[in-house]
Amino acid sequence: MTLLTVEGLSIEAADGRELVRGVALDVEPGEIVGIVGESGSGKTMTALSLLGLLPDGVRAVRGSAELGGEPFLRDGRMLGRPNATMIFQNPTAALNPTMRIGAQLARLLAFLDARRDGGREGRRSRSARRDRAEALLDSVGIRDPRAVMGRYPHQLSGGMNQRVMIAMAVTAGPRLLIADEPTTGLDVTVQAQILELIRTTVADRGIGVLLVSHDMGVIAQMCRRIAVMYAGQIREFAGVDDVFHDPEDSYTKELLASTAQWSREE
Ligand SMILES: Nc1ncnc2c1ncn2[C@@H]1O[C@H](COP(=O)(O)OP(=O)(O)OP(=O)(O)O)[C@@H](O)[C@H]1O
Repeated sequence: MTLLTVEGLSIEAADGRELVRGVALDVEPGEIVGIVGESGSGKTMTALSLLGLLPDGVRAVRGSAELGGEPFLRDGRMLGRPNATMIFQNPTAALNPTMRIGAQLARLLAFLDARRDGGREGRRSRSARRDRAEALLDSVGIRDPRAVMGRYPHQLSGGMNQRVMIAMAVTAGPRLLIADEPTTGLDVTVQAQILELIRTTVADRGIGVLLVSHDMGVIAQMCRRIAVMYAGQIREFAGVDDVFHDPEDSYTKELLASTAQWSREE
């Protein structure tokens, strides 16, 4: 069964400017679907709207969406919070700078415990949570979890912080992960490691992913299908091979030509 279905999504700014128009896409369980397009084409607004996280003044005005067969957006209005989560570019900024990594993980685990236990706190001990936090960091390839738990985000590399973010994102058991430029700004080797971590994490758990990127190389490597956005609209939504080798849309052709030019210049 299809995991995520989005239909006719339109988003407007406070001044009535249409930022996204008629977006439709779908994601299968365990599938990574890419959204590409130049800066300002509406990739991030599309992603944020699915989590009900649009900035002030920006709102979805039309469209429906469901996750795992459960509708969570109808006529542009959120009906509830989908079981989905997001990771961003610049993970160091996404973490709390004033708390050690271990404390941030413990707080999240305590919150998830309390939610599962219907608000009753203190059922599980702190040391058990610390063990779970360590196991979580271990599961995202952090070799010395105990040392990392004692550090603040600014004491860790961007790649390490993104591993922490991925651990935090998946621990609640989301069905959908939205990854918005998750490796932009990381050096090439670390980028490859983080992409591999996303790939294995979602495959192991059967999570669907929407991967937002302006980097065609990343998209080609990670996705089976991609949506090409331009000026708020999806111009083409097809298999990666079709889009790369036999694009139908004039904008996609331009995007590919400019990408080929950049790679030749590098
Ligand atoms: N808070 C806001 N209020 C009004 N318009 C906004 C706001 N944030 C972004 N926009 C506009 O929404 C449009 C889509 O932006 P969006 O961030 O989704 O593009 P993007 O494709 O993700 O670009 P980038 O790759 O640069 O992140 C742009 O025209 C942008 O100027």
